[in-house]
Amino acid sequence: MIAIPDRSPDAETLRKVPFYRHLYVQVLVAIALGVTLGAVWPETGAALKPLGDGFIKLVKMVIAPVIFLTVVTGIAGMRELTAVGRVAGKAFAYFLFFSTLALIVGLVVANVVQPGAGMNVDPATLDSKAIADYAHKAEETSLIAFLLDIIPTTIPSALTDGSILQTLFVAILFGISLSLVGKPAEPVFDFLERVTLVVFRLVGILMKAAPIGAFGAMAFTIGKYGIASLANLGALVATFYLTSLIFVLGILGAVAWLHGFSILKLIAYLKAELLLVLGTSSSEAALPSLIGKLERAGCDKGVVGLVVPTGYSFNLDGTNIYMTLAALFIAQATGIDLSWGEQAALLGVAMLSSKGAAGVTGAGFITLAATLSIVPSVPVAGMALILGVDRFMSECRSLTNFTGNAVAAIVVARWEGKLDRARLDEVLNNRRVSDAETIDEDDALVTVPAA
Ligand SMILES: O=C(O)C[C@H](O)C(=O)O
Repeated sequence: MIAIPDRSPDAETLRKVPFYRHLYVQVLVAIALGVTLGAVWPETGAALKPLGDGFIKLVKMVIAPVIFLTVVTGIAGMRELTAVGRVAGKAFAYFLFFSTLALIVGLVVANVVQPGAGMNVDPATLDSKAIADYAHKAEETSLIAFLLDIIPTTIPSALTDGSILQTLFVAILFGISLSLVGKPAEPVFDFLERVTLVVFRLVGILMKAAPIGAFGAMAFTIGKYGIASLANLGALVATFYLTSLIFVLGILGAVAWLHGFSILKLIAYLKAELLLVLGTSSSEAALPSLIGKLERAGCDKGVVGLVVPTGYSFNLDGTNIYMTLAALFIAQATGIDLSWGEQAALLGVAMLSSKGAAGVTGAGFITLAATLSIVPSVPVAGMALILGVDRFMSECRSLTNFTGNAVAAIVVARWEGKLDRARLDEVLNNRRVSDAETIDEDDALVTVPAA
């Protein structure tokens, strides 16, 4: 196994770095500029969409290699192969529990707060054409099609088509094969570890463009949808943000505390990524960076490689809270009184359909369309009501999804005995700081996993 140099700066070095060279400061300033520009010159703001899209494309370009290399080298580095099945089993148990809990939280909050009550909207007056496209896309995502889609046409196509689950599938098989071949395959393993160095260095370079992406995406959001659009559906948006905040700080916070780390410190450690997710409204925008940072925080490479990419399909806490909350909001706004049985049916369908969601902007909306097309009690046309604020809802979905997956990876690593506690403490308590992507060209390596 090659030794990967640990080049993270210590706290002393970092203190000498001017504040404006930290990535999170740059992204924060970019978001503020984007909001201002979108509010003052909406047309110019809306026209800046390509900046955000371009950055997302840059990140998507490296997602498949990052997942492939992390999973292959992670699995091949695990001493026993049964560990792969064990990690997967633990991850799925975690995903099932917390994503179901998120759906229940959305359902309970909607019943208590009743954000859509008293709106008296007649579903027949809604523009059902506006969501026909979403409903159509949703129809294409049946369970069987979703499962079959995990198998790629060819091994290389898994890496070139940009599908996270296909890449993961091929990487797991390749990692297991590499491990079974053993000694004769060691040069392949060493080679892949060296390629990992290069790819993470590339990620570091790409992240320098994050402020531009966040600026363009934010200017577009505010320019196109306007802050005013929030006012009409303020109760729904505010309920969703508050519920997600309570979920993250309360539920995930308790999980973190039980496992010996602080959710607030984790959030502080991942602040640059979270701001980027907020700006681009896509949790995938920070996926490669999350993988690198979790490894640097002492989580085993194999565990991170297995948990994070699968979590991006199966553990979307924000999307799940949104699904039940938004479905009940539509029912309340259109005057439909759902019985407990109908709510239970909604929950059951959402449990399945939410598993096909993704970390790209708008994915949660399509997943909701899929759910409502199956559940007869809530009209799909009612989604036209919330289409205008979806971008703002998407931001909250992605932030919650991202945090949920970061917590899941640390917890599963701990369950598996593959968490370096001392390192996690060091990193979260700022004694070793790896949030220094912008210090200089060389320090782009900070996202490289520790040896
Ligand atoms: O990015 C995500 O995790 C979710 C996405 O933004 C969405 O709109 O559902």
